[in-house]
Amino acid sequence: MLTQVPVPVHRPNTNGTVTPDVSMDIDSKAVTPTAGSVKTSSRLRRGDTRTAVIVYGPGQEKIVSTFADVLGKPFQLADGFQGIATAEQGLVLGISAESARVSVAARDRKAMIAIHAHNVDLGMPPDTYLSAQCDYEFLYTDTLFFRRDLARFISFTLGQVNHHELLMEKPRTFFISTTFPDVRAALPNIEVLTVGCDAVELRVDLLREPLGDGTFAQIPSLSYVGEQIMLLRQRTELPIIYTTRCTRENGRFPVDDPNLFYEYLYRAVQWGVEYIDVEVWLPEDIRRKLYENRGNSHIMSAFHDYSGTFKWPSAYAQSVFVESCKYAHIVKMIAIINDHNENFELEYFRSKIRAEYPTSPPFSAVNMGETGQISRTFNKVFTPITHPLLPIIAAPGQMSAAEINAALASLGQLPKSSIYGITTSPSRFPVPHAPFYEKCFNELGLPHHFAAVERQTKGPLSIEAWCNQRSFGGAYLDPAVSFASLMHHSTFFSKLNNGTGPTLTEAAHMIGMVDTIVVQSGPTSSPGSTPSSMPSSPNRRSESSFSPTPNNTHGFPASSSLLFDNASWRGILSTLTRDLAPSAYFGRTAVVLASHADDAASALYALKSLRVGKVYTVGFKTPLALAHSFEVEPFNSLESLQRARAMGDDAGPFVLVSALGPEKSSLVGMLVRLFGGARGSSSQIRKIFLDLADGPRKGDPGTIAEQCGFAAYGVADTTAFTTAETVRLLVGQNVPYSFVRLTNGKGMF
Ligand SMILES: O=C1C[C@@](O)(C(=O)O)C[C@@H](O)[C@@H]1O
Repeated sequence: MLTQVPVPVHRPNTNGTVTPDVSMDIDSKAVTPTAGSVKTSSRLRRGDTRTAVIVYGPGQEKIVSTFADVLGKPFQLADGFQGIATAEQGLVLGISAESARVSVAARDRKAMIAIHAHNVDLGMPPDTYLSAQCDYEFLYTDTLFFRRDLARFISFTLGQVNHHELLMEKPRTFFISTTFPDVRAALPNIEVLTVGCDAVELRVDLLREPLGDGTFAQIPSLSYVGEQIMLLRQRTELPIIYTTRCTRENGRFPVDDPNLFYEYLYRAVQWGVEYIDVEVWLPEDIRRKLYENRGNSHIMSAFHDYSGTFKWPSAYAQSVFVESCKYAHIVKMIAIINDHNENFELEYFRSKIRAEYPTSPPFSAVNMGETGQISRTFNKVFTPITHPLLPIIAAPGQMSAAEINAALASLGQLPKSSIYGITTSPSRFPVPHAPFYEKCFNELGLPHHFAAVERQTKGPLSIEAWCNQRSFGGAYLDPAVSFASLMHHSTFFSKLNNGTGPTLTEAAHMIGMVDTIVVQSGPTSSPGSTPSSMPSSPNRRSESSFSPTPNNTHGFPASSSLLFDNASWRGILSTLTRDLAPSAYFGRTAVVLASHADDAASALYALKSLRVGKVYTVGFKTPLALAHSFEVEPFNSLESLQRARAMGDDAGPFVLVSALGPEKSSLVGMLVRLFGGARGSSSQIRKIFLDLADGPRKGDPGTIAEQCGFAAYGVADTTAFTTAETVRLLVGQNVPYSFVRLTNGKGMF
């Protein structure tokens, strides 16, 4: 009998080479969370530190400079792979495809990582020898979206970001199985299609490549698939699941050709696809080889049984599970059942394997067909979903996110909650938030209510009155409120958690400002875990209907607790890393401007998570909790400014963040000019400017920054990312950044 699950050992990481995996996340290094606080983590890593060598096509040298820009490094063109050593680590190197062909096979794989960049507009397929020889392949077109796609590709393939860890901490995750024959059909609606999704599955086997004579290829060519992946990735920030479902399991890939699976699946690793679906029937050597050469992709083992004879309470089911665990980060098992009771058998199986194999990979299992639908509401890990806008469902019985949530609500698993936007004055919002939240709840089939309410700015804050209700489901605070003011004279907050008070995330603790109040059911999470963001649970049943005014007669249940968090720093972090790899900031210098430490703290925490080395401050005193995160130097004289300005690119300011109000825009513009025109700077490295000012102003520092060679971002970007994060914290659902931008009427990007 098989009982011992071999837990995946983390074997060589990036296409055969073990590289140092230094964590960039100094949250984990420096601070001991206070009692009652939970750790926050950006999950950023320094990743692969080998020299990035970009192989470019004829006339395509420019792509090398774009790679360099994204990595925040200078670049050079080289004649070939020979002679490249680790000394070049500070550079991005470019080699023409023609020269690369001669030397790529003999390169020193420990010293460099070879990326084949191919402009799809020049024709497909790319040079097949280079595709096969290089570690990774980046397919691009000259579009608006390409830079963002490149940042995502390089951050992922170099191992600097890790979606998987964050996703597996969510109480529930969904992925949409797209069934389009051509992904282009999905793109106009991609924002709406992916609301509530944590990943998008591309059913490669369902793609239909036209052959020009009115017929379609039996299976799509790699070049067609590569282009489809590129198109999808340019338009969604969600991780992609790459699936080649076989003919025996309701797919179109030939079950009699396992090597074909290897060829297609390994190419997906080279394209930097986040999740690779590997069917468990494939010969073990193929599954092992894929697992060993997975780069930074995660393997999702897949098993489908369409026979109608599969039984969850069987030795066979257990042996499939055990076999699946061997080479997987997620195990997926899906079967056709005949009787409703088999859903409960699946739940028993789920709890049994959790108890017997506690260290096994996360388990995703559902039953197919109408009889199996309830199991799709029980499953919590990567539940496959559909959407009414898809041409066909990917499997019998598939449901949409809205249908699953509605079913959970009717089963009492998702009680109706009141969610508040607590502001100081409605005019702060250029765009009203209530319609946005209502739209989200509607799209997601959530039963919650949202209300924007005003709090007092003087005297007692009265925030606790909104929280102390039975139906309270969480709130965001705009502007954020300091933890000290929230607790001041608040008997309600101090009495929570048997008198220990609300739980603070590490971010909220260090920033000192709270902008999100999350309801947690049951006992408080222990430090070390991230906050559970499931807003509701069976023990938080709410009979009370939505109340636009605080209703203290049915107070906040003693069995629940509150978590104080800060979402703004993540909004800032996501903005800073939208077009840049996180490592671009590593050890660099920043300038932060604010009139008060409270306004600067979220930005400082984001810079800390990016491991910025030094921060020059203007207009505020660095909060004590953050002062040890980097070297701090206040600009307190003209001389100190001049000194910083005179530094070369490595030590001089790389990123400027202004949290000053719009009335100070001329001062901000002046500083931007000063550092944009820094003496001794090589024009190769593009600096970053982020303006957090909101509202009308005279002169736009962002425009000045762009004229001075910065890449400039504004508060609209940060707000959209922060809103997406807030929704995730409050209702546990993922809403894409592009959906937030679209719904707020600002155009998509
Ligand atoms: O593995 C799965 C699950 C699925 O078969 C379902 O039952 O929903 C749908 C497929 O697209 C996906 O690859």
